[in-house]
Amino acid sequence: MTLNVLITGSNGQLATCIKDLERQHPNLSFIYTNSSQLDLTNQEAINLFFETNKIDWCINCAAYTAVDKAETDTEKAFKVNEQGPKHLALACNNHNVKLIHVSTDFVFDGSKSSPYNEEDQTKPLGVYGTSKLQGELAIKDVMNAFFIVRTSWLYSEHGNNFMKTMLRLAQTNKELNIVADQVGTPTYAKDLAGALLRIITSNSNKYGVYHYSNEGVTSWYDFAKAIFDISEIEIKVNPIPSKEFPTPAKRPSYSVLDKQKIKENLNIETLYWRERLKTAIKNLY
Ligand SMILES: NC(=O)C1=CN([C@@H]2O[C@H](COP(=O)(O)OP(=O)(O)OC[C@H]3O[C@@H](n4cnc5c(N)ncnc54)[C@H](OP(=O)(O)O)[C@@H]3O)[C@@H](O)[C@H]2O)C=CC1
Ligand SMILES: Cc1cn([C@H]2C[C@H](O)[C@@H](COP(=O)(O)OP(=O)(O)O[C@H]3O[C@@H](C)C(=O)[C@@H](O)[C@H]3O)O2)c(=O)[nH]c1=O
Ligand SMILES: [Mg+2]
Repeated sequence: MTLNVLITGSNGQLATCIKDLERQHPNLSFIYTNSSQLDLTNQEAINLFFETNKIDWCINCAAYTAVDKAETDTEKAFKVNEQGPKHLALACNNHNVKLIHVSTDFVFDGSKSSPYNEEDQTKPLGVYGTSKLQGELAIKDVMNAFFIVRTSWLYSEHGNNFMKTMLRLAQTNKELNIVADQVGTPTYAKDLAGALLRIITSNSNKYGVYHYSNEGVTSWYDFAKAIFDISEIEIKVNPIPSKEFPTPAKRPSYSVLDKQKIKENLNIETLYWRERLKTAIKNLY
């Protein structure tokens, strides 16, 4: 049986990674919609879309992801990250569509020093994290058949991300200063894409909130060093404290996610971040 899967935000990084994996899933038929074809903030458009298309699953890859810009573009961030998932959840609920929604490690304040599990208290530090948390709550409010997958530090050969920023900055800078006191786990977006598709093909009804990232722990500084080491780029990278790199949004100092639940309930494996970075860099060139 073929399952119809709606992908929102199809021009973004994660959606493009899903496209890359399409061939591995002959039993899934994908409907890709970008922000002009299906605007999540437009409830009528969403309702109409669900009425006129036969959909079994929806993976919501659409979001407002500009963490610093969200601090001033607050209304837009909430429209996309809170109202958007709410509109989708209502339509999914009305049409018996299962929803996979992607959320973020930035729902946590970083005050822990051991990996965050799904039950840990949320306390976002900025507008982006707050709007993403509100999106989670809106989904939980209106439906049951959802998977909310929180992930962290996505990068890939597609879209905008830290890996590509570093490689770009290395072309015009002899030296870079990178924060060393924010610790988390980079995640190859293609691995997340694979995990999300596995949720669909496993046909599990163990709905709820899950944490997924690559394995291991690092800082943005060490991540940058690894990007340059693997790419064989010689550049001086200086570790700095966050206070020497002021940004509009405050970010958690620790946001490693505990992946036990997704491994046990959904049989999804997690791979070590540095190995996945090697693969991503190979795929980039
Ligand atoms: N990137 C990261 O490091 C992390 C991301 N996440 C989460 O993962 C998910 C995917 O992120 P990623 O692929 O990197 O993000 P991107 O920013 O690459 O993609 C998001 C897409 O959403 C689209 N979009 C924005 N507003 C709307 C709207 N109103 N209606 C429909 N589409 C819209 C954007 O389109 P347009 O450009 O046209 O506005 C863009 O193509 C998001 O939920 C994000 O919060 C979680 C942890 C880390
Ligand atoms: C470019 C640059 C950044 N930094 C710092 C700023 C910041 O603290 C850290 C990462 O920078 P970025 O702006 O690329 O990362 P940011 O966009 O904040 O990444 C976050 O995006 C959202 C969408 C998420 O959900 C999170 O999981 C996380 O991936 O590196 C430096 O220290 N030096 C630099 O030269
Ligand atoms: Mg960013």
